Amino acid sequence: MITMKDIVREGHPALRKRGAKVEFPLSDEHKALAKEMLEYLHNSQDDEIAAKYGLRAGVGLAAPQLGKSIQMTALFVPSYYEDEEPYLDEVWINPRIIRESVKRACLREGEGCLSVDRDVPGMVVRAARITVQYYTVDGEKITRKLDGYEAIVVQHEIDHLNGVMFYDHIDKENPLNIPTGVNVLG
Ligand SMILES: CNC(=O)c1cccc(C)c1Nc1nc(N2CCN(c3ccccc3Cl)CC2)nc(N2CSC[C@H]2C(=O)NC)n1
Ligand code: NI
Repeated sequence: MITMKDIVREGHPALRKRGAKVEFPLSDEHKALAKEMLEYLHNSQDDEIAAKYGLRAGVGLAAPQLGKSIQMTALFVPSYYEDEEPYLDEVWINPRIIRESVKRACLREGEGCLSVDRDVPGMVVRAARITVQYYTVDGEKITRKLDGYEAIVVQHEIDHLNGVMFYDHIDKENPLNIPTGVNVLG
C-alpha cells in the first residue's frame, strides 16, 4: 500500500517535469499503480486507516508525486452527503483541459498538497469551469465538463502532470487578494 514515505516532496525533480503519455493497453505495472493510487485516497479519507498509517488526507494524487513521471492521476472527491455517490472516484489517464471558462474561482481556504509539507497561504485562482478530455484505465476516451470544487481539484492534479505546483498560481505581491469577479468556494 502507498504511504507518506512513497510521496515525493518539493525539490524532487519529478514534481517539475511533464509526465510522459501513458500507452494503451496499460501495462500490468501501470494497472497496479492506478489501483494503489486510488486506494491511497480512500485510505487517507478513512479516519481509522489514516491515523493507523499516518496518511495525510487528499482528494487527488498524481503519479509524479510518487516519482513516476507519467500522465496518470487518481481522484476521489466524496459527495457532500455521506450516503450519496462520490463526485469523482476514478483514475484518469492522459487528461487534458480542452476548454476553460473566463470566469475564475478559488478555494477560500487556499490549497494544500501532499507533496508540500508546509502551509502556503494564498488564493490559487483557477478556471471556474473546465472541459476535460481523458482516458479511463480501460482506454475509453471521455470528455466531461466540471465546475465547483471538482474543477479546482482536477486543475490541481493536471498541473502536477505538467510540473506545475499550486503556489505557482499565487500572486506573490498580494497572496490573499481575491481579484474582482472570482468565485470564492468553501
Ligand atoms: C492551505 N489550506 C488548506 O489546505 C485548506 C484548509 C481548509 C479547507 C480546505 C478545503 C483547504 N484546502 C484543501 N483541502 C483539501 N482537503 C480538505 C480535507 N479533505 C479531507 C480530510 C479528511 C477526510 C476526508 C477529506 Cl476529503 C481532503 C482534501 N484538499 C485540497 N486540495 C487542493 S486541490 C487538491 C486537494 C488535495 O487533495 N490536497 C491534498 N485543498
Ligand atoms: Ni498536490
